[in-house]
Amino acid sequence: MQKRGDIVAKKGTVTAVVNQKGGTGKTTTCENLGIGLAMEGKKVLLVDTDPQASLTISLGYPMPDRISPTLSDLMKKIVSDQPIESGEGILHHPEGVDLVPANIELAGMEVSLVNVMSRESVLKQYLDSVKKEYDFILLDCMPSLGMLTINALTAADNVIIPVQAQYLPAKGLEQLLQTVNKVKRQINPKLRIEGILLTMVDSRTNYAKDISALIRENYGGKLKVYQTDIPRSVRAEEISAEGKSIFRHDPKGKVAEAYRVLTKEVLQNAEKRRKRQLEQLR
Ligand SMILES: Nc1ncnc2c1ncn2[C@@H]1O[C@H](COP(=O)(O)OP(=O)(O)OP(=O)(O)O)[C@@H](O)[C@H]1O
Repeated sequence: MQKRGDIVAKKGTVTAVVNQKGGTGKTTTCENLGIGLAMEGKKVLLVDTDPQASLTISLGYPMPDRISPTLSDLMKKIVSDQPIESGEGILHHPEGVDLVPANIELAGMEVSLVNVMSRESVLKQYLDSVKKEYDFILLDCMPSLGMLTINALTAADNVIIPVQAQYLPAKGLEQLLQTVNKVKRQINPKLRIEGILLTMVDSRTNYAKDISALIRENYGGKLKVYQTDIPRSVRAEEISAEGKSIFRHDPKGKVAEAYRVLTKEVLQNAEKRRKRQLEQLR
């Protein structure tokens, strides 16, 4: 149950950007929505929860294996009850976001969680200690429904699901929704699906609209599809090698514009939710 003080103080909203299918635009969305929110004056922490470290690399740290400490070190400290110093392991990106980086050691960490007490909530315990510093915390999830993704869902208030429009994975989506619902029932009752984001849309033809309609038909209005969808563009593909956001790489392009509009939509939804929660507490 959220407390009034938390809502008024806008204690950091944690969003897991998740889809167990690979290459659906999770990392690109985390990076550009995160930087979009920072450009709107919000304090943002991005957390790379994927041992592939795509988010870390994409933000301009091309050799994540040389970074220390990373998320796996912080999680190890939580597991062994060691103190974490303020700001420890948090990098400050020139575009105004903070980053907890990852590297391949996180894969070993995931395996070792099997023997840990409260293994689903190690990430949550870490984030609870830094949450008050941020308005938004975005978690870039790995393409699997393993223990790191369960940790992300346990720590999250809500979930954004990027879906590559032309490969609507009806079955995959079903499995993901089941996992989200299971975590919600068993561990994290406040978890909500914020919305499905259509990514790499080839053109604003009827196709994207058909997919949105199909999702609504199949999931009976329970799942919101963001009004904004992200167009496909080679300029978006280039950013991971550039180490900067689409706003710096191609500020006037269609993908930058789409992430700008998505940022506004996310902020409006957050504000509506905040008002609703405050009304409920009256
Ligand atoms: N709007 C876009 N237009 C064109 N290419 C894109 C777009 N968004 C992402 N890509 C490219 O698609 C690929 C997958 O994107 P991304 O890494 O964001 O997906 P992901 O879901 O995080 O992948 P993984 O599951 O491997 O973590 C990358 O090569 C990325 O550069």
